[in-house]
Parts: sequence; C-alpha cells; structure tokens
Amino acid sequence: MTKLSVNINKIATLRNARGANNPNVVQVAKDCERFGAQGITVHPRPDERHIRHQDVFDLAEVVTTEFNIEGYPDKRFLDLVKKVKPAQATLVPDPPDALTSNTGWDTITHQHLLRDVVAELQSEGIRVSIFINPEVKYFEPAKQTGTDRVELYTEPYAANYHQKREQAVKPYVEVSNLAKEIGLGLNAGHDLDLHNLQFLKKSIPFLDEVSIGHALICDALYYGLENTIQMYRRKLDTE
Ligand SMILES: CC(=O)[C@@H](O)[C@H](O)COP(=O)(O)O
Ligand SMILES: NCC(=O)COP(=O)(O)O
Repeated sequence: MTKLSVNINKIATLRNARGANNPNVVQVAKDCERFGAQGITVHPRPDERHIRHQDVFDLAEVVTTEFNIEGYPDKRFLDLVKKVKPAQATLVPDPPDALTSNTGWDTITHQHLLRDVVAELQSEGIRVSIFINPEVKYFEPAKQTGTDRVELYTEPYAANYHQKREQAVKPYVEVSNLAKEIGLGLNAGHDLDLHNLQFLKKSIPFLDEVSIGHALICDALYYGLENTIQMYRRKLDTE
C-alpha cells in the first residue's frame, strides 16, 4: 500500500494572510485524517512563511496517523524535530530563501553531514528520509548514510508527464528498482496531482508513501477537502 500524506503548508499560507486563526491548521489536520489522509506533512521553513514552529508542536499533539516533518537540517530544525519526535523526518537541501524545494541532495558531497544527522535523528526513534533526485549515482551513497528511506523529487516527472509520460517516469522506475534492491524505503513528492499520480503509482507499485500539498489543496477549492482526499486515495488504489 502507498500511503497518502497530506502536506498542509498551504493551509498555513492562507491562515497567515490575515493574521488570525482561520483556517485552523490543527483542525484541518484532524479533518484530513478523518477524510482519509494516512499522514500529515509539514515543511516549516526558516522564515515561517507558512507552517510556524508553534504549529509543529500543536500538530504533534493531535496527529494520529503519521507525522512527517520536512526541512533543511540546521540546528533549529534538528532541535524542533528532536523535541517533537515525529514518525518521520525528511531532510531537504533547501537554502533558507528557497521559494519551494527544487532539487534533491547531492549525497556524495554531503554524505558526512547526512550520515551524522541520520544517526542523530534515528537515535531519537525517528525514521529518516532523504529528498533525492532520480539519478543512480546518488543512491548507494544515500544508503551509506544509514537513512531508512529516500523521497524521490518528482517535479521533473510532473513537468514532463503531459508530453511523454513513459519517458518522464523512466529514470524514476530505474532508481526505484535500485532502491528496492539495496534496501531503501521509497517515498515520492513534489507537484504530484490528480493527473500524474496514478501513472507513477502503476509504474512504481512498491512506493511506501507520497506527500502531496499544493495541487491537493488547489483541488480542494473545487471539489472540497473530503472528496479531494478520497480522489487522491483512489489514484493510489491500484493493487
Ligand atoms: C520537499 C518538498 O517537495 C515539499 O516540501 C515542497 O517543497 C513543499 O514546500 P512548500 O510548500 O514550501 O513549497
Ligand atoms: N514532499 C513533497 C510535499 O510534501 C508536497 O509537495 P507539493 O505537493 O506541495 O509540491
């Protein structure tokens, strides 16, 4: 089964637009779970432009599925994650001013940093995933960091899906088979949506989890949050 983790960053973006507490990210997380989300993902960025550190503490009190916190592993992020102890931390190489995530780790150059961080978080009982591009050369070095999983950066797949989906998914299938062979769990995310999700799942049936935010929240404007989560779940329901 591939789990659907709903990324609620955009709910916080909307809340922050007015300064009060509407929409309430804690209530939305609870509702996402009630509507079928199998995990909740947040990516607290250093400028707190959407998810704030306090949100992460508040969410940790209520999330009953799988809480996944994404971010660059600086001291502030690591302190937060170690206090909250989510089910999973996803390490992303974003600089502080990144508009959004736009690449995975160079696991060769940053192997020592990643190895230390992975060990530090695992010693707190937190599963670790490393955000990664679909390039074979990064997988064995990723494995050597001791990480439990990798998360495939799917923006290039999403960007090319409508032109030639077989070609767009090919590097992902290749690295996923490699990940399976060397014993890495497999997540995927970024720009997945109702059009491209099912083909990814069919091409890589053993995906452990996808985290989806931007498109899912946009779709919810039209279909409603409950319907939308169920629509995404059905796209993953191909077994
Ligand atoms: C790692 C990843 O792909 C997601 O965190 C994505 O970047 C969402 O972050 P934003 O909502 O800040 O764009
Ligand atoms: N890890 C990817 C994620 O959480 C959501 O990315 P997106 O769907 O907002 O592009």
